[in-house]
Amino acid sequence: MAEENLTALNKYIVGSVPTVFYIPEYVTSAEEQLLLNNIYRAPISKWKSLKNRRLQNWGGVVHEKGLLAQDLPPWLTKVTQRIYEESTLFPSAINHVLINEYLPDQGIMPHQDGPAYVPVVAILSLGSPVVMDFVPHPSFENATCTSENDTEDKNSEPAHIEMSSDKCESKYLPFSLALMPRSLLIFKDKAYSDYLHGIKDCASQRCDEAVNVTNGLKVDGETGGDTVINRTGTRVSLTCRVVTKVRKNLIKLSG
Ligand SMILES: O=C(O)CCC(=O)C(=O)O
Ligand SMILES: [Fe+2]
Repeated sequence: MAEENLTALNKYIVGSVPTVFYIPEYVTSAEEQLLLNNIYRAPISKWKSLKNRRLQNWGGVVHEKGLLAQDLPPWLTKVTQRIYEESTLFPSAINHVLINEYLPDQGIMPHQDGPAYVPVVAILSLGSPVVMDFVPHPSFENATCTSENDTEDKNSEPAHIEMSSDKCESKYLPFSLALMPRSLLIFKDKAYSDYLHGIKDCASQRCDEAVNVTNGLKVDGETGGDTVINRTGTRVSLTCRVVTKVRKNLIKLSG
């Protein structure tokens, strides 16, 4: 069964860096709407505002010493359980979900996901499409090429290791992916450990060189031969991960 799943998943591999899976239309429009309804039904206090986006944290607080776990709500486990079972890439059920909301001119600076997580991430995209860029981790020696520098200020996301992407390693080439609504992106291996991923904070993003352009992708329009995604609406993403180190939420009662 697991073997069958892996074979099924292999057809969604995109690009040449191990290993990136892009599954178009992973959820239906109705499921997308249901998820968005639940996300926007959460109390305003559930949102944490960062400089360049808002986010909701589900599953508990990630600390260096582990996750102070809280159960995911059923509307989230419905999709995380499906991702867990169908991908067979996670060692245990997904127990942490970060929901990011981006306005058309918002993004996330190049970063690597923090060490608390198992090095596999599944990102479900809802709403407006966006381009995600992968650039080689700057810590590689023999850096010989230069990539576009994302000049966005650092934000205070504790579960991320963030760094500038001025230098990149020549044998690892940058690549990008067009993330269409309802698609599921999964990345692991080198794409997780040797690359930073980010989204530029501009409303118009080129995607003519995205590695998944032939993978069921439809984009808004073309300008002078360049395929461009015009971000006209809000994008909401669900970053689904596993934290293996889980701390018991001990409540000390006095008396
Ligand atoms: O919104 C996305 O697609 C990416 C989010 C992300 O990289 C993260 O939460 O670590
Ligand atoms: Fe990330």
